[in-house]
Amino acid sequence: MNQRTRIKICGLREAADVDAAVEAGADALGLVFYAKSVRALSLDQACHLAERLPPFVTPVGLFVNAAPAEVEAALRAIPGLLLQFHGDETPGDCERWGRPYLRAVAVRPETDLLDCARRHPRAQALLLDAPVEGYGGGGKVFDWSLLKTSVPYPVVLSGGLNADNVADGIRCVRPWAVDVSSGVEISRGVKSPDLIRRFCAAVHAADAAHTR
Ligand SMILES: O=C(O)c1ccccc1NCC(=O)[C@H](O)[C@H](O)COP(=O)(O)O
Repeated sequence: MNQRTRIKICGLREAADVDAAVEAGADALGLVFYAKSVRALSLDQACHLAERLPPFVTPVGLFVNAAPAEVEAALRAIPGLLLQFHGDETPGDCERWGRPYLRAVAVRPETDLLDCARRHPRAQALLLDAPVEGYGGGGKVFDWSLLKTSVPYPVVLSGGLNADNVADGIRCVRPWAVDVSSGVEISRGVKSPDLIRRFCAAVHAADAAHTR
């Protein structure tokens, strides 16, 4: 089946970057609710960015060991928010909201993806990321050849992607979606509309080139 690769751009902070991502064909935009991140947003800032999204572009709220009240406030304030858990949350922490969510997994040689999938039966997807110092957004690629297990629902390929390597990632992993943050930044935490456009164009070109 020919299947286009969905695109998530993570860690947006500026309206111009949101608009560029939407125009370039992004399917989902990540809003970071983790105060220690250079990409962190207040709820107010996140609401203003989410209000710019047209139908069928999904706002994704990224949390790292957040207090339940913080998740609840974001769910109340941003209609259609998809949750992404990127910390040490248990399956119970992720599922208590009764809402679709993405579970980030740092892929190491010993990572058992099937076990992760079994522990998160209600996750929409596993978001496969590189192990980094801290929790994510580190711009590091993990060893894609570790992905020998197929999981019973979609995966999002993440970690160190950019316009130059995303086609290889799509060919090797055949993910449902790709996710990028550092690879569309001109300096840490500062997105570039031009790099966002280049990344999306590279995904579209990879899809056009591959029989999937
Ligand atoms: O973006 C952050 O600063 C961040 C902080 C803490 C946990 C996760 C974070 N980002 C998660 C993402 O979804 C990133 O897009 C993903 O880790 C890939 O990042 P990158 O390797 O920089 O493309």
